[in-house]
Amino acid sequence: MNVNQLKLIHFRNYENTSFSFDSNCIHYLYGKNAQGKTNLIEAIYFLSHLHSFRTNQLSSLVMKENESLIIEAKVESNKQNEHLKVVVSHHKKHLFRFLNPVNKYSDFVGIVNAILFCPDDMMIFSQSPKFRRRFIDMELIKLSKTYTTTLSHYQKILKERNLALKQNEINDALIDIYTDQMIQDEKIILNQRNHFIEQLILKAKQIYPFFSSEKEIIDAKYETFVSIDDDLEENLIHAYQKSLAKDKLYHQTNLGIHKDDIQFLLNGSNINDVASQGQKRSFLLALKLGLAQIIYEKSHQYPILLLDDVFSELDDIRKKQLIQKLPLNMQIFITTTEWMDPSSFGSRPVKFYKIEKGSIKEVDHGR
Ligand SMILES: Nc1ncnc2c1ncn2[C@@H]1O[C@H](COP(=O)(O)OP(=O)(O)OP(=O)(O)O)[C@@H](O)[C@H]1O
Repeated sequence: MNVNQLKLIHFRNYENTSFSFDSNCIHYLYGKNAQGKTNLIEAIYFLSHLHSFRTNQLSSLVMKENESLIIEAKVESNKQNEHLKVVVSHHKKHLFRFLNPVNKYSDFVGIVNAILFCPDDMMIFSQSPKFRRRFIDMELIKLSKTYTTTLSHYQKILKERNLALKQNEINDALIDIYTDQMIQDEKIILNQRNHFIEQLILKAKQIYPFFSSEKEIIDAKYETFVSIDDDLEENLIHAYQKSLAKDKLYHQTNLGIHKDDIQFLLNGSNINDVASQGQKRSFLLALKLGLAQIIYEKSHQYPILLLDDVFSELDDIRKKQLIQKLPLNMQIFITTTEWMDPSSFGSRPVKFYKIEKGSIKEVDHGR
């Protein structure tokens, strides 16, 4: 998958700028602080996810003193050309594919599949379980339509069950119906989430040694309230029967996949308790590259990889190891404040761009 052309109008500090990018090439975006490097990859991320990784405020993305923004892109996906356009105006997103309006977000999300690594991502290890669940959901939503519909159905039923539990006179028959529907959804969601984490950590385990000189063992476990085995349905029924009295007492659903978590382990201990910043960064990079591999196996094409400020805190050896580990047929954007010697990229296709005050200029390898 490749973004071959990108046009930004009134996006952050880009007034009206067009970019051309090469397929399966590393784009090395360098420049001083606060020039627009992250803004550029934020625009590509927005095309993929329809939200930013830095803000929930759509208005922050619109260039100051303007009312709307446009992100327009020509994309190549599985050898097909796509023309995508997002207009943000008055806090609303308007989507277009080949200039025809797209009404459902789910018909747009995932046409561009981009994976991001940014320093704030490391908070995934220390933040509340909600953020780790969001990480799985975001990826599975792009990978599986069944997952998307099942998850939103589950969320709707959970709300209704909680509402029913809040009534003065609780209708037991209604609670039973909701519980049964939740169990059917949870069977699908739990199997998909658990399988995803198992696959992801398997890939990450193969990649992690490239970033680590020590013999460390990484692992990840999906944590839920039942065991995920051949008797999953029975296990769920039993768990909800046991918790019914408590649910009625507290007027809410105390069990469910809305409370699950992922545990990340380094040498058998929770990563937060033992890992250095460098180890966390390496773990996360291994997860992100593992994710790219899973997407490749499922969709037969690599996603676009956005590496924001990935090189800080990595020594020269690790930087080179990272470059070697990047899949060859993948379009990659790297932002950094440092110039890097072109020889570090070996024979890989790489283009260098200098970003300055919202403008982008291709520079030759000799600067
Ligand atoms: N809505 C906006 N309108 C105009 N300018 C904006 C807007 N939002 C951010 N900016 C400007 O964008 C610049 C920051 O760009 P960006 O976050 O891409 O920096 P960067 O080049 O990645 O820097 P660093 O290396 O420090 O991460 C700042 O100058 C900021 O004032």
